[in-house]
Amino acid sequence: MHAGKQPLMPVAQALERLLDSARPFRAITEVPLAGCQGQYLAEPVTSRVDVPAFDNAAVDGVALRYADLGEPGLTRPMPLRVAAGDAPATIVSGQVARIFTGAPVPAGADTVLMQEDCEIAEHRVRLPGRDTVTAGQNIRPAGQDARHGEVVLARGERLTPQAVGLTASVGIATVKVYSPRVLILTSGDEIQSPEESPLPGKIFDSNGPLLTQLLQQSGFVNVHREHLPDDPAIIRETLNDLLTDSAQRPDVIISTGGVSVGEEDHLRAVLAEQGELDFWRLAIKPGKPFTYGNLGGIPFFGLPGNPSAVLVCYLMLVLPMLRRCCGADAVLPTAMSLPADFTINKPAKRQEYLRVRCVVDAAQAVLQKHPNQSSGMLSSAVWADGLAVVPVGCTVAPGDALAFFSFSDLLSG
Ligand SMILES: Nc1nc2c(c(=O)[nH]1)N[C@H]1C(S)=C(S)[C@@H](COP(=O)(O)OP(=O)(O)OC[C@H]3O[C@@H](n4cnc5c(N)ncnc54)[C@H](O)[C@@H]3O)O[C@H]1N2
Ligand code: MOO
Repeated sequence: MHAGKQPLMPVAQALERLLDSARPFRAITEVPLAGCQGQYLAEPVTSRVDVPAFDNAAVDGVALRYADLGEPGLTRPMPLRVAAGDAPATIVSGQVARIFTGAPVPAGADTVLMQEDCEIAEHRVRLPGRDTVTAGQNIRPAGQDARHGEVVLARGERLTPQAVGLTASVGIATVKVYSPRVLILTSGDEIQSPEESPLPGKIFDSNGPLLTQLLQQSGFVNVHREHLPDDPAIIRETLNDLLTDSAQRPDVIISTGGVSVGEEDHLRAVLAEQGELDFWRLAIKPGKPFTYGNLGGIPFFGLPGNPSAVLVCYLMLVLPMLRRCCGADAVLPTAMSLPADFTINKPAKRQEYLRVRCVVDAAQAVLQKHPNQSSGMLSSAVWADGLAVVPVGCTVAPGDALAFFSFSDLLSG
């Protein structure tokens, strides 16, 4: 059988096989909180303290014992003033303490009143009636956010800004994160750098910068790039050098181009000869020649050369696998189900990922499709907010519900 006639593997099956083969990355680095954002925790974060460390006031006002309240207008002495940062103090029955937001509630007090509900004089306060107050109100109890010794973030959690804030709040200043060395291999004699003047027959490398940004925005910052010409001998030699030099040896390789069926698709041929191909050719559009295997034990993703195929394959297949290797359970966001505002009459032969925009029309969000879905172009991917999925064999009529993944959801994972 001609290679091109092999049946295409469904996307769901490819993803399942990728995830099954995922092994935790061995590369782990300890980084300060300032340098960890968006990365994946290789070790859980355990709280060093109770947060808050003590019962404290949620408002500016007065602290007292609930039982000391009575009829409206009762006046009590206020001998104590506690502000945030003051050491814990004590009041006795019948006394009231002036208190400010964040200050420790004095021992002996069990309730805090807002100053707007009291009449505060220098050392005395006129109180509202007990029936308008709830015992314990306006107190943030010790340990409500985290307990000393509690795991507040598990291995595999992504260090979102909120997670970084929580980590700092429990007294942790450095975290261990997965830091796989990712090697991007662009390929092809037609590729030149955007820094150079345009040469006849050449195109500028967009996949290298695209993949670098995709990786960095999804938490993989240890990214390196090499370019391979269309010369099997040089490809062999470069790959051999990269794999044998321990300082350069990557933990993951992502290539672009050279994996289709053409005589000039040398990368796939070298990979087939030197590595182990797990699968090749998926029922995905764009991205059919997506290849996965390992080279010298290193996971190897062979993406097609077309830039929008790179985008789709990275978001839907590579990134979920990288996340699983970082211990993440949820590797893809939940898709939204939104109605299409367009028609596709021809049943999809491959599961299609359309570049779409989500617009609100008569108070209803609908999906609009970019008119040009060529996998060779990126302007439609910039125009789009995300990807709508058309399963194999399906057509689309206006109003049909489609699964929609926004780019921001896909990247924030
Ligand atoms: N006879 C067939 N031809 C093709 C088939 C097929 O099934 N039978 N599949 C098509 C599909 S679908 C795709 S996708 C492409 C993918 O081919 P390759 O992965 O081998 O990629 P190349 O041919 O090397 O490149 C495709 C395209 O992308 C451009 N490119 C490559 N690298 C970059 C880069 N770094 N930055 C920007 N653009 C890049 C390259 O110049 C080509 O135009 O194969 C179809 N053919
Ligand atoms: O699958 Mo290819 O990526 O359509 O152009």
